[in-house]
Amino acid sequence: MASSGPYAHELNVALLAVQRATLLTKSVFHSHAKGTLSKNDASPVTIGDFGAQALIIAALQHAFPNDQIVAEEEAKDLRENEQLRNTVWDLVQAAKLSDATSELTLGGPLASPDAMLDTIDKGASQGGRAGRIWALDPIDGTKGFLRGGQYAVCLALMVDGHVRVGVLGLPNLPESDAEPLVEGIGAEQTDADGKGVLISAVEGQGAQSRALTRGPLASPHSIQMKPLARVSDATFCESVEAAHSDQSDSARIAAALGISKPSVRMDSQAKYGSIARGAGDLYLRLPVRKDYVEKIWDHAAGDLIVREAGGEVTDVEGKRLDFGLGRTLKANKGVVAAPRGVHGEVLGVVKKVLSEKK
Ligand SMILES: Nc1ncnc2c1ncn2[C@@H]1O[C@H](COP(=O)(O)OS(=O)(=O)O)[C@@H](OP(=O)(O)O)[C@H]1O
Ligand SMILES: [Mg+2]
Ligand SMILES: [Mg+2]
Ligand SMILES: [Mg+2]
Repeated sequence: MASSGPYAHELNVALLAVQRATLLTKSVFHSHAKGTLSKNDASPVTIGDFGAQALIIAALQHAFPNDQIVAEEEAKDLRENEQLRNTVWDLVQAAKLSDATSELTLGGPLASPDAMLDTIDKGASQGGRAGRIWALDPIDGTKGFLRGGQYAVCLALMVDGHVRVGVLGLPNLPESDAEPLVEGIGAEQTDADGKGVLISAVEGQGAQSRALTRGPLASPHSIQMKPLARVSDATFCESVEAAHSDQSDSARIAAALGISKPSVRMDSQAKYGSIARGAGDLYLRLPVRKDYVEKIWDHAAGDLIVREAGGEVTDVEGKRLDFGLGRTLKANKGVVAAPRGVHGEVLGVVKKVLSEKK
């Protein structure tokens, strides 16, 4: 159900578009052939990433034809590989929501394989601080997706450099907020149809979660971060991939905060979604390489969702993430996300531990 108020239409379109694309990714997740390619930076991309990007951009272009889009993938590999292109085209054609009203909102099916390629390449905006720009990560945590772990379909609307709407499709998270945080997929194992959640936020309106469905959107409930009396009681999450976040620094920071529970390693923006609904408390992303610059699509939706659920999100120096500088977060290093009441204390320890390394 669409609510009223600022950005109600944007939220409704974003939720439906992410839901439809998440269903496409689920069909790939449960098949053996994921059509994996290696990109220039040696990171993987799959037919699921291409298909989800095509579907979401098509919906955005139908509903908001004047908006810009910053998306992770490009169609080059599909233009050069007919078989791969046909596989993605089959997936895109098969991904439909069950009700006609939702499909109408998203503009219905794509016209042709060529239109699909052009649509994927509409995500090449350079971003910036002016106007309405969507940030799209069609599959975040592609390595998790391939490993059978967590992944997320991530979409956010920025207006004049600030994130106003954020949606995460999280097909492998349990529907219940109360489910304990676990590495990989929990006991409530995903299936080809049900399970999974859509977590969303609109600036100034709080954060919500709802079950992922095939039809009209399920009704939402609001989510909040867990009240945390003492930081030493916290559960923190971090990347599975040690190349993405320094796991020995995070262990030192946890020890300095008096945290004895081991970290929960989880792929993708499922980390932001989990702490926003009180399954886990802190998310630390600690730079491994000095030259790596974070991408806006890896953080835009999660940043807003955590802040709207009662958290604070900064980089490791205490600066807010700046989404208005282009396709990357070039002014920021790493991420520290925590409940508002303890963020200052956590940040102080992060700064101290990282400065002792120098
Ligand atoms: N070196 C380095 N440092 C930091 N981050 C990097 C690095 N390399 C890649 N990436 C980005 O990490 C995204 C995956 O997110 P996570 O690290 O949270 O999950 S995971 O542990 O990798 O599964 C991943 O997003 P996807 O490509 O969408 O999967 C990358 O954009
Ligand atoms: Mg990638
Ligand atoms: Mg990503
Ligand atoms: Mg991705």
